[in-house]
Amino acid sequence: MLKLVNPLLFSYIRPSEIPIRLCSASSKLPVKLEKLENENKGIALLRMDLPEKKNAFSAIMVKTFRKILYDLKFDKEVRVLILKSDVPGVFCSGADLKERLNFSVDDFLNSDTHPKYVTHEVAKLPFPTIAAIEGYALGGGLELALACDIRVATNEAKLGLVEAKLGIIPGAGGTQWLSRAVGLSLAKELIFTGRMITGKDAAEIGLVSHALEKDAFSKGMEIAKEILKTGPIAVRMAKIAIDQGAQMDINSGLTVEQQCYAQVIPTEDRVEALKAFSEKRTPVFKGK
Ligand SMILES: C[C@H](O)CC(=O)SCCNC(=O)CCNC(=O)[C@H](O)C(C)(C)COP(=O)(O)OP(=O)(O)OC[C@H]1O[C@@H](n2cnc3c(N)ncnc32)[C@H](O)[C@@H]1OP(=O)(O)O
Repeated sequence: MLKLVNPLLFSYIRPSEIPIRLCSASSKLPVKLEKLENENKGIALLRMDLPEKKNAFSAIMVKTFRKILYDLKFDKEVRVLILKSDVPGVFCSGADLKERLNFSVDDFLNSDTHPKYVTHEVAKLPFPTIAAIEGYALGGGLELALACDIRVATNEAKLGLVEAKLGIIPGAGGTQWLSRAVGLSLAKELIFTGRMITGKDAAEIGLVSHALEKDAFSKGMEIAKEILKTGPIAVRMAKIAIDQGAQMDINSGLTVEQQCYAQVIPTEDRVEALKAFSEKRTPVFKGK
């Protein structure tokens, strides 16, 4: 029998998002998705692991990322995603500068392995995303962190949109997301100079929310666990309201907020929270 497919799903898939087949299932993949279990169920980890290129966005890295992200955005089990590196001393070193040595102008502009296909998709994920930055986050690597909702770093981490030093500009979201995170003037100073700053300094200007002595990942987990206790639909709706509202004038933003508010009011979770309050217990949310 013909299986009917929701037409809305088609409108959500653009050609650039068509799933990519990875060459070899047995080869070691540079990004892995891990879904945590038991009391941490709902938390997923995206672990970058391409040590020989310091987690640069090589073609295989981007293809693997895109495949995982394609599946992830429809995954109803995932409540929070943490992006981290398994390579000591680096979060992500940005575009693959070696592969680019032989790129034509057309390759630069039209390659389907451009880092923007990762960062733009991360920014569109429907659940909260947290970047745990330890070591270098440079160029596209910082853009990846900027695509996330929340960033935490170690004091010693090194963050920079260094593209101008390479004769280019950030091309995976950096000019837009950095200025929204720290303001136009500071973003311009950082991008025009290509300066690297420490995680500690990044916390002072609001580029990351927390800077830790060590172990940014633990801080990311702490935040993720806090999010797990809240209403799943509420969090997704809050993300839409904040992200869409940020691109609008205040009255349009307030209208979007009302539309999202209207989505949470009819939910079972809303009723459960009120019941739990009067019964002096913790609510058990079902995401319904
Ligand atoms: C779309 C975006 O907007 C555009 C961009 O992202 S532009 C790219 C911006 N990124 C950069 O400029 C970072 C380049 N890398 C570096 O500066 C340094 O490698 C680093 C600070 C990350 C680490 O330094 P260090 O610890 O001394 O390691 P280093 O010896 O340089 O690197 C180890 C290996 O990783 C490779 N590597 C590091 N970053 C790489 C990158 N971005 N692309 C390809 N290979 C890279 C090095 O070439 C080296 O390989 P080798 O052993 O075969 O020579």
